[in-house]
Amino acid sequence: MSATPDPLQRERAHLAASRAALRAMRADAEALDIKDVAANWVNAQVLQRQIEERIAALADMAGTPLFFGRLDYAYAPGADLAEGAGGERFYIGRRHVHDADGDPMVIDWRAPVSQPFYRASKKEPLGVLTRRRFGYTGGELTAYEDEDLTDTAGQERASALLQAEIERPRVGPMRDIVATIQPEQDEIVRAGIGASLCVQGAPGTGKTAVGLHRVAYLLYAHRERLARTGTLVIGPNRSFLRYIEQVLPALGELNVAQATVDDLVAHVEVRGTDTPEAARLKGDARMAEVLRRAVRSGVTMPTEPVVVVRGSRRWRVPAYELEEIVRELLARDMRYGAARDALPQRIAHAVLVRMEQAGEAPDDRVQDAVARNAAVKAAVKAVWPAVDPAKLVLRLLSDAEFLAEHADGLLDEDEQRTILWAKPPRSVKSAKWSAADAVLVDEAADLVTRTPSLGHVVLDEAQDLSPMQYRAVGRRCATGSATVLGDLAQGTTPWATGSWEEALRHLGKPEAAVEELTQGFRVPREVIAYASRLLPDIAPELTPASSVRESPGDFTVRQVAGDELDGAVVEACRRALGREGSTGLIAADDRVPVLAEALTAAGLAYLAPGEETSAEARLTLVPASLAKGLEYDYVVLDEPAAVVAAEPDVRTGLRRLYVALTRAVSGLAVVHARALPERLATTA
Ligand SMILES: Nc1ncnc2c1ncn2[C@@H]1O[C@H](COP(=O)(O)OP(=O)(O)OP(=O)(O)O)[C@@H](O)[C@H]1O
Repeated sequence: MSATPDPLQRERAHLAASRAALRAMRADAEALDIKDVAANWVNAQVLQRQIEERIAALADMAGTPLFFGRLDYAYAPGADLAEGAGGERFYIGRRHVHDADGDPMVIDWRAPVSQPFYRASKKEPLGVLTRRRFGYTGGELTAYEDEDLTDTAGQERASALLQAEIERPRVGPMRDIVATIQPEQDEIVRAGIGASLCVQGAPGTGKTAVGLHRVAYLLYAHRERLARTGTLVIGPNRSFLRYIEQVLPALGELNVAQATVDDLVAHVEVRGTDTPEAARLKGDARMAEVLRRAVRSGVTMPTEPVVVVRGSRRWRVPAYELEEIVRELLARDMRYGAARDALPQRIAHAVLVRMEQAGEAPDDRVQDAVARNAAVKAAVKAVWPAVDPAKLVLRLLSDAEFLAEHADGLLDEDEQRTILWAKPPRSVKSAKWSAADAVLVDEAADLVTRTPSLGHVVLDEAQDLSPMQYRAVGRRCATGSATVLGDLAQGTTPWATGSWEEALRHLGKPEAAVEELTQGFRVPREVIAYASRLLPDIAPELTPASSVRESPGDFTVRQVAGDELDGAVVEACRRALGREGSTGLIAADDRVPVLAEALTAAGLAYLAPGEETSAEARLTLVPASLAKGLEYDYVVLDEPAAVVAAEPDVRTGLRRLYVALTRAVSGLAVVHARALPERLATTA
C-alpha cells in the first residue's frame, strides 16, 4: 500500500461494509423458504412469525447508526466473550452484524466483549488500549474521538461526543442511550437476572432509560428463558407508555409488553372514583388480610356424611372425617380454587380406603369416578363453594355486616364506613368500580387462582403505587425478578411510598438492593437547583441531583398581573418555539381548557401529551397530572400556585410542582400572577 488512508475514511468504509452485510443478512432471512421444513400448518405459522420478526429486527434504521464505538484490545479476548469474533478490534453497535463468512463486523452492545466500552477507565482499563467513540451527523459518520486508556498519566477527560449527545435538543419520543450509558447506569443495566433491584433517582438521572436498557440486556443474556416466561414494562399512564414505546424496538426488541397497573388488574370496568381517604384505605395492605378472610369465609364444616353408591354397595364417609380433610386443606398454603379442585379427590380417597378395607382392589379410575360422583360434588359445593372474585369484593364493599365480620381487628368502624359504598350496586356490571376496587378484585382473584408469574418486570414511577398495587405487581413476578424505579420526591398519590424498604416488602422482594442514581442528564444546573429548593418540604432525606449538562440552561421566572397571565404564557410559548426542539406548556389540570383556548386564539397548534412531537408539531399542552416521566426541550410552566392548589394537601402539591419543574432539557420559563410557594419566591 502506498499511503495509509485517512482513518475516518477507513471507518466509513467499515460502516458501508457493515451496512451491506446487514442488507445481506436481511435478504437471507427474506429468502428463507419454510415450505419444506415446517411439518404442519401451526409450525409454519410460528416459523413464519419468527422470520418476520427477524426481518423486522434486521432493518437498517435511518438515523440510527449501525455502530457507535470501537474497542482495541491489548489481546484477543476469548471467543465466548466476543460472539465468536476473533481478533483484537471490535465495533460496538445496536445489533450483531456478520459478513458472508459469519465473521462479526459489529458486536452487539450487550455482548460481554462490549462491556468495557461502558466500564473501562484509565484506572481499570479491562484489557482495552483505546476506546473510540463515533460522531454522526444525519446518518453520516463524521467524527471520532479516541481515549488512550494506557496513558495513566493523563487526566480522565469528559468526552465531547458524550457531552454533545447529552446537550442535544430534544424532539420526538424517547430515544435509546446505548452509545452513552454511564458506568453507574451500566451496573444496573447488566445486573444479574436472579436478584431484584430498586433504583432511587432524582429527575432526569436516567431511571427510565436504564430500566428499558436493562430489559434489552436481560433478553440478550437470557433469551430462551425470557421468551418462555415473558417480560413486562409497567408505566404510570398511556401517554408515558407512548413516549417510551420506541426505545426497545430501536434496540431490536419487539416483544416486550408494556402496561399500566390499571391494565394489569382490568377484571372490572372502572367508571367510578374514590375519595382520597377511601382510595388510601382500599390500597392499604390490611385489605389483603380482609380479603383472605372473606374468600375463605364461605368454607363451612360438613355436618352430613357423604354416601357414595356404587353398584349394590354404599360407602359412607362420616362428617368428622370430612371435617378433617377440610381442615387439612385450609391449613395448607394453597389457592382457594386449587384446594376446591383437590377436595373431591380427597373425599374419593377416603372412599377408596374403605373399599380396600372391605377387600376390594379399586384402581385410579375408580377414584376418578368416585370424585365425579354426584354425592361428592354436592358435598364439595356445600362445603367449599366457588368464589367469584368481583362478586366477593362487591359484597364486601356493600354489606356492612359482612365487612365488619372480616375486617374485625383490622379496620376500625370509621375506616369500614369510609370504604363502604353509599349506594350498594345491584350487580358487578352496574357497579361503579374505582381503580382501587379493581386492585382488590385482582387480589381476590389471586386468592382463588394463582396469577402466572413473568420472568422479569420493570416497574417505573414506582413511588406512586399503593401497597395493594405493589402486591398486584409482585404476584406477576413472584417467581421472576423485578427492577423497581422511582423517586420518593415525585410521589403524588395520597398513598405514595414513604420508603423503598416498605415498598419492596409489599412487592414481595424484601431482599432487593436499593441503588441511588444522582447524576442528572436532563435538567440544566440552574433549573435543578431551583427545583431542589423544594426537597426539604417534600423529601428531606434525599440528596439533590447534580447536573452533568454543561450549559447552565435558559431559566426565567416572570410575574405578571392576573389579567395578563394567559397572554404572557402564550408569548412565552411563542418565544420557546422560536428555538429548536420541543416545547411543553405545563399547567394545573383545570387551567388547561383556558390555555387551550388562548393558544388556539393566538394561532398556535398544540398536541396532547404522548402524541409524538415532530419538527412541524413541537408544542404540547400538558396537564400537570400527566407530566410525570415526560420531557420537553423547553418548558413553559404556568402559575405554580395553581399546580400546588390542585392537590389535596400542600406536600403533594409541592411534589407535583417539583415534577413540573424538572421536565426541561434546555430551558424553563415560569410565568405566574399569584405568589410563588415560599421556597421558590426568595432569590437564592
Ligand atoms: N447515559 C446517558 N446518556 C445520554 N442521555 C442520557 C443518559 N442517561 C439518561 N439520559 C437522558 O436523560 C433524560 C432523562 O432520562 P430518564 O427519563 O430516563 O430519567 P428519569 O430518571 O426516569 O427521570 P424522571 O424521574 O423525571 O422520570 C432522557 O432524555 C435520557 O435519554
